[in-house]
Amino acid sequence: MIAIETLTKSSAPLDLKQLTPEMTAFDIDNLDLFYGDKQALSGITMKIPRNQVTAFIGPSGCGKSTLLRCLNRMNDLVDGCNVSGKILLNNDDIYGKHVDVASLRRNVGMVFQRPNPFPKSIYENVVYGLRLQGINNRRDLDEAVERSLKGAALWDEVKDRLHDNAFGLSGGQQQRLVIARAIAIQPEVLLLDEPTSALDPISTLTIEELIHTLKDQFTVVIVTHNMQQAARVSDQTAFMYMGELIEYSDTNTLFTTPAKKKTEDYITGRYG
Ligand SMILES: Nc1ncnc2c1ncn2[C@@H]1O[C@H](COP(=O)(O)OP(=O)(O)OP(=O)(O)O)[C@@H](O)[C@H]1O
Repeated sequence: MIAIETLTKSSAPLDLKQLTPEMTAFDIDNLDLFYGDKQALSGITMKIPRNQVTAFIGPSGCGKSTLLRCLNRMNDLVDGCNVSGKILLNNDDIYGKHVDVASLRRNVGMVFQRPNPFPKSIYENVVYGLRLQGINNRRDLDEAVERSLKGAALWDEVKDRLHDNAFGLSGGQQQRLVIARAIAIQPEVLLLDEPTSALDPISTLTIEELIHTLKDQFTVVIVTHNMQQAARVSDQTAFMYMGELIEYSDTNTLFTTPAKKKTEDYITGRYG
């Protein structure tokens, strides 16, 4: 049996079946996804609340990353990938014909497993997305750099070396820089795909603490292999198995009194 330590959550658990549209970031309805003729997601229906941390857990290959990548249409880049069903963000179908995918991805930022800073200075990494939007005013950029690096809990460590190359940072610092780069353009949602799996335990803890603070401003969705991490950082947890959503509830309930046998077997380490 794995001992799961859950952090005291700052707010009472939400009733995920009764979320109002105002409380809902993503409303996913009967989502199926195929890679060629292989079905990777089946009938996923769930609501992801705004300004909360939602974790996707489950054994390798169960579809966690695939579901995450649907939320900003990263799967569009995969040949032969076919999606049906609906995903609404703020009540608007993100797979609708009118949607500008580039602006969707600006609004729904993504951080990957391995830190991927650009071969540029710390400063230029943070302002990269702003420059792409044509913002070049020095004062605006300076403000965005300070705000974003503070938001990513990195400012104090780098404020005296903003013009040094980002590759001189440690792995954990690089990952926080990538988070700063993502939040600089003020998205609404941050998708984190196993953001600490390449990091040491101390850097992992720093990022977990950071995730807690991020939800004040952003809706956070995280994929993690690590059940303890899901228990520590998330408000609600979705357990997936073979492309299906088996159970979805507030994190404390899922880890302490799961409703389904499959969930219980997984969280008690019987498979995975
Ligand atoms: N680009 C792709 N082309 C074809 N099949 C894919 C592709 N990406 C994922 N799959 C398949 O879809 C299924 C779900 O994969 P996915 O990466 O979403 O699972 P996961 O739960 O995130 O796994 P892991 O924890 O190992 O990262 C797997 O069977 C995988 O092999």
